[in-house]
Amino acid sequence: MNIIAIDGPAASGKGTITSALAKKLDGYHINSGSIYRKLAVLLCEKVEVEHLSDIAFEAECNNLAAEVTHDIVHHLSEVSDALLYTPNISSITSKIAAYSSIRKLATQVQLDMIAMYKHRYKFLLLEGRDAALVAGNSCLCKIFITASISERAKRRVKQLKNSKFSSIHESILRQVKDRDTGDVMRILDPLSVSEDAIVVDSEVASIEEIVEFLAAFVLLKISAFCL
Ligand SMILES: Nc1ncnc2c1ncn2[C@@H]1O[C@H](COP(=O)(O)OP(=O)(O)OP(=O)(O)O)[C@@H](O)[C@H]1O
Ligand SMILES: Nc1ccn([C@@H]2O[C@H](COP(=O)(O)O)[C@@H](O)[C@H]2O)c(=O)n1
Repeated sequence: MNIIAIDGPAASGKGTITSALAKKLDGYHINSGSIYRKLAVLLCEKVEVEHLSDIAFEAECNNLAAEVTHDIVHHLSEVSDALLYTPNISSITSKIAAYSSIRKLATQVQLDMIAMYKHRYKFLLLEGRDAALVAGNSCLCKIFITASISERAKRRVKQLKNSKFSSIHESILRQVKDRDTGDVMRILDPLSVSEDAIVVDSEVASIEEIVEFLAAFVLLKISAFCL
């Protein structure tokens, strides 16, 4: 099985690059961010989280994780994508991602998906904040996509421009900084660069050039394994 782990901070371009790379390699893209986001949607369907204390919020996360045990992949596939990228769900997602019950559940979903798709696809591309950790030793290669915070905020503003959500540069910059802080400072599985990862600065080349480069890198890795 060939797992490619792709990590990186918010708006670094990892989702766009992973999706294009999966297409190019005929692989399957597992987007772990959307798993966390769907868990946030399920939590919001169950309880009004806005006024909960931190202790009550954590207890609700634990309850959710205890309830969603059977056929989790199927359960999450039924959650609609409609709300996943709203600012409210984005911020609740970052909050729930700090709790161990939620992280265990999301990791289990990723491992179940790997087991489910590994015989159907030559490559599985696991994208997120801790993909290198989840994939562990079974990884063919680890990639970390990055870009400066100002560039990432600029990209997010552009993405939001045509939506009904706020796209004021200062407020987006603050949101990106807050997500970076939450992801990097989290006690459990914080975002970090694995020592054996290749780091790609997505500011120095176009999406197409990066995808070309990464596809060549992956195929080189495969041929090195076959020697
Ligand atoms: N050179 C580049 N490489 C990758 N993405 C780029 C590049 N230039 C512009 N972008 C754009 O940056 C935006 C952010 O990318 P994307 O949504 O893939 O980031 P992400 O890292 O998956 O973010 P998040 O984790 O917050 O979901 C996209 O609109 C993408 O088209
Ligand atoms: N492996 C992961 C993936 C995501 N998270 C958390 O979810 C948030 C949303 O992720 P997106 O990639 O969809 O933007 C992200 O900010 C993280 O807090 C995670 O912890 N681990």
